[in-house]
Amino acid sequence: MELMLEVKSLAFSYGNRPVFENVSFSLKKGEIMCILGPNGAGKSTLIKCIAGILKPDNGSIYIQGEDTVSLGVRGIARNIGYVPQQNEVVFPFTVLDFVVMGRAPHLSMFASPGTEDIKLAKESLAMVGISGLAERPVAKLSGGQSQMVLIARALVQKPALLLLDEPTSHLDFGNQILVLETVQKLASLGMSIVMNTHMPDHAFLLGDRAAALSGGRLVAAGKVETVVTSKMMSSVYGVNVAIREIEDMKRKVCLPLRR
Ligand SMILES: Nc1ncnc2c1ncn2[C@@H]1O[C@H](COP(=O)(O)OP(=O)(O)OP(=O)(O)O)[C@@H](O)[C@H]1O
Repeated sequence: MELMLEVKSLAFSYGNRPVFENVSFSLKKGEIMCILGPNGAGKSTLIKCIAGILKPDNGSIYIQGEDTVSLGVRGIARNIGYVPQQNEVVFPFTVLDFVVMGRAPHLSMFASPGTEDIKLAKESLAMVGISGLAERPVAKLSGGQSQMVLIARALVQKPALLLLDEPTSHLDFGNQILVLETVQKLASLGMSIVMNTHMPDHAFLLGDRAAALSGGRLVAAGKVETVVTSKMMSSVYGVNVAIREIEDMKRKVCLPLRR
């Protein structure tokens, strides 16, 4: 299968404070990779490096074989959709206007969005099931609705790779399931996804693969089962997870999906 993302020996510091080093992993087309790790491990920083928002000290990132350095900021934005860890979305725009703004990387300088951009924005809203919110001011959305709008705004870029930074962390259970279902659907349509999460059970439900970041290193990477049950993970979270518990996790999280 075609390689979508390759991260090679990545290192990043804030000033003289190292966050991680020697981080390497790859992702194939249509795969979901969940990055696990405790608070402050560097998950958001890693995703921001891949999105081109932060410049790594060392290492390389390739999207479909192309070095992101040569793609440049606009090229990265055309290929990668980034959904930040959610803050309040308070802009004086409607949902449709806000999502149309996600087309910026595809527009020439100073050009206004055209009918095709608006069509794509409406398709993105439909894809995440929120067409009915198109004319709602973004400042008047619930947390769950805002999260879906942020995902729609990333999708309108038509990215090959979607980066999601803890998209379920502030949501109630029903909205967590909605987000997980949406992520699953996008992967089934061929999109590659990297998702930060604190929740090993969410990684199980979704992830083809997982990686665990801790103490400035990628301490485990591979199949979700292998990563979550690894000795490294038990030392990160202070608990041992057995395969039996994984089956329980899956059952618990999957039950609401059978409504
Ligand atoms: N802009 C910044 N300047 C300096 N240090 C920062 C900055 N942003 C984050 N850090 C520090 O870098 C480390 C990694 O932070 P990061 O937000 O990437 O971790 P995380 O794994 O995403 O955490 P969480 O799960 O709590 O969101 C933390 O120690 C944090 O305090």
